[in-house]
Amino acid sequence: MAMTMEHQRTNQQKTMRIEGGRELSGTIRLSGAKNAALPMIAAACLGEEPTILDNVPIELRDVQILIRVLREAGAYIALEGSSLACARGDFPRGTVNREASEIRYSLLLLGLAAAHRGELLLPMPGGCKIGDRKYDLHLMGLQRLGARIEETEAGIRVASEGGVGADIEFYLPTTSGTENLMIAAALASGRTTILNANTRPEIMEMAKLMNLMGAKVSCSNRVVQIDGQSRIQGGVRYAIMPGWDEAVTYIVASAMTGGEICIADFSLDFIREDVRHLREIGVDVFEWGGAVYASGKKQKRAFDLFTAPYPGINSDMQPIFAALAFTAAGKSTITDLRFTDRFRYVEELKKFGGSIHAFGNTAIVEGGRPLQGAHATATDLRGGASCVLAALIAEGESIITNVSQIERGYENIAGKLRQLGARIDTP
Ligand SMILES: CC(=O)N[C@H]1[C@@H](OP(=O)(O)OP(=O)(O)OC[C@H]2O[C@@H](n3ccc(=O)[nH]c3=O)[C@H](O)[C@@H]2O)O[C@H](CO)[C@@H](O)[C@@H]1O
Ligand SMILES: C=C(OP(=O)(O)O)C(=O)O
Repeated sequence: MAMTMEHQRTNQQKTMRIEGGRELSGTIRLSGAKNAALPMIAAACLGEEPTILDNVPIELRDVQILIRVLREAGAYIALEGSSLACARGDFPRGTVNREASEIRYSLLLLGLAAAHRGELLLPMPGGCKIGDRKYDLHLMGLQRLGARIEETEAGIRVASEGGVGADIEFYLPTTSGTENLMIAAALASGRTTILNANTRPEIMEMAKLMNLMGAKVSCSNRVVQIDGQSRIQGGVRYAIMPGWDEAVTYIVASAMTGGEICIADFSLDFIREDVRHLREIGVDVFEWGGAVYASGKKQKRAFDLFTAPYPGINSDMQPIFAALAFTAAGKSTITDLRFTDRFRYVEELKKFGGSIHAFGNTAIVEGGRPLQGAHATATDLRGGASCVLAALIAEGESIITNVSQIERGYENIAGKLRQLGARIDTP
């Protein structure tokens, strides 16, 4: 316990110092996507034999926590470089580490325990503090598959003696809810159909992995169908997709400074809507020879943007676009239709002298004015990244605190920005 508190103190103290005003140009390589890695690590634990996941963003705090939590609950996970070997081991056994409360994706242990006909008490999940993060659809779906669920002060208890496939309709396309039920249904008897499921690229990738492992999953627009198997062999190898969220963030970072960037081994496939907006704003983005290029030399235009499930703009990118709006003369609006309170970072961005105000689920930015260096706190992962972006164009030095929030999702962000020419260190 003392160790944990010490650990938390150190994380909160971690800071980043940025000297703004440098043009960011050059080439970078992306890490594996956090939001693909987390569900795929859980899904790989459906298998009897170790499945090797390559390109895992292993330095990310959320990934490390999920690994520790799964291991402690009995899963077999071995690490070699940025590859992970994952199998069921004797999951679920023992208790679930309290660290599970620091991340949202510990929720997937519920589906995994139901799939493996076990019982598990999960401490309340966490994740970014961005408003209501409900999980009623997870619990409803697991119950429809035959699991018993009990919510207590200590957490969520799941127990299953074996699932039975069902037709399940979501009132909105939850990402983690879809993933949780795909995992739970993979070892249930019969067919499960999830209607109004989320079928974003991370989920299509997870379905591909599961099929290679011996599951039977089909995903198309908003419908996921799972034919339960009595056993999932595993024992395959699969690479985590590149972090498209990182790609958009670094394109925006470079564009804000008037730079030009090349993202190696990447395509526009997963970011078409982001690119449509970037082009309208005045950022040139194109794909050539297996890489993506972006130029931020032109003047930026103010814009209106709202978030939506894929193929819309992911809510994760709204704080990134909010920072970009500082470089566009005029009034831009950013509306988050996915989360109820994802504008805590706005108060931090104001510290740079930027004109940004949030009302309900909308932020309004008056761009085109210079920013000054400031002391700001990373309120959450993407909000923290937006402060880094503001600091990159601000005059003078900025200090960002609570950097561990940013490290939950951006692997080696300081190193990657330095490679593009930023003056940034983590004292
Ligand atoms: C690790 C990961 O991949 N996290 C992503 C995932 O989070 P996560 O899976 O948590 O997001 P969801 O899609 O579940 O949540 C979106 C909205 O649906 C609501 N909801 C969700 C579940 C439910 O049972 N009932 C309900 O009402 C939530 O309160 C929220 O307002 O998708 C989000 C939306 O694209 C992204 O911002 C997160 O980065
Ligand atoms: C909100 C995010 O993550 P999580 O769902 O893990 O909190 C994110 O990646 O921006």
